[in-house]
Amino acid sequence: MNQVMETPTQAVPHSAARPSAPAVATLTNITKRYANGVVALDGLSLELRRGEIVALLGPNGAGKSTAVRLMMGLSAPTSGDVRIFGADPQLTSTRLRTGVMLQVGRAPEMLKVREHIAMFRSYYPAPASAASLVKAAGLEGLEDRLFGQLSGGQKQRVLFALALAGNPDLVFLDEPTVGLDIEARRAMWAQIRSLRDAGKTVLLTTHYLEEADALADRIIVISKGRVVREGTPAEIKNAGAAGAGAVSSGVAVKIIRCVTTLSAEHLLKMPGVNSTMTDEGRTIIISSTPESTLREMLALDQSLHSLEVQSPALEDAFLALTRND
Ligand SMILES: Nc1ncnc2c1ncn2[C@@H]1O[C@H](COP(=O)(O)OP(=O)(O)OP(=O)(O)O)[C@@H](O)[C@H]1O
Repeated sequence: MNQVMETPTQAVPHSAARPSAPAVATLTNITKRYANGVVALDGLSLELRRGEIVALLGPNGAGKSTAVRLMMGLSAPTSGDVRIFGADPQLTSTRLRTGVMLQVGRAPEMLKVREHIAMFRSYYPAPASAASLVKAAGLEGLEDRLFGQLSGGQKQRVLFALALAGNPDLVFLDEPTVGLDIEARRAMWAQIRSLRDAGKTVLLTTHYLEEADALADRIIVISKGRVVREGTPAEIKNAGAAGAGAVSSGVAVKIIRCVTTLSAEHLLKMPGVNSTMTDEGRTIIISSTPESTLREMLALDQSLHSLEVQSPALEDAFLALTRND
């Protein structure tokens, strides 16, 4: 992604997509210890800004849902401070400005889609129009169907409409596209982008890394209740490929795979080469200057073959960043 080239080099891992936009949600040094003694959040700090889509990523049990519940005002931290629109998240006035779509979301089966939408709209002082909600969630033609008679994907879309019923400034979407077919997923992505473009803030939790890569302006990776990395998708991929912290944000790296007679010692002396390893007879080289690295390798090794050059994948970065943490 060309964002990589445009972002100034920074030594600190916590780079921001839109640093100038006002903060919408701020978690400062949060600890959350449950009654059973589990410490779900352990000194977590993060900020969501106006007009951005942020993906919160982390392995199972990392503390994502706990962080979202605190921001929604559904539970209180053991220590630390949570501010939403500069106020207490448990205040009704704060909650009226937020929308939420939970993975385990349920709605009464015996109400029609239009009745659900009408009920949710009635909770808010300045709701979105019913027609705009139907359109945003792709529910045209399903308004008179009972919720209980919808398919899994159609139910997901109703829950998406309900999350937007209050025309919220901050929307929490927990695994929003689980169970959706490709077309419905793309349509929901387009709607999520248009929320951002209208100045709303979207916090997305997802296990589909492709979704975070496609949608998020910023990714926050958490593990064991702490932020381990934060940046644009391109920055996260670079960081993971080079080993967390080895390459500063803003430097684009590529992964070169080939069969070569050049030794690791030799390769590591070439400018731009960050690391090398071997895998099933092939050499893998991470380089921040891939063109010059390749030119040099091809000049030195006429027998070099099976060459592939790839951008780092978010999946690899995610595993590298959360593996040993
Ligand atoms: N109500 C609770 N009481 C006790 N422990 C809890 C409670 N809710 C979560 N936990 C524990 O807190 C830790 C963080 O859980 P959390 O649900 O926030 O993680 P998560 O990142 O959302 O995970 P997943 O990706 O599996 O949904 C886990 O160890 C979990 O077992």
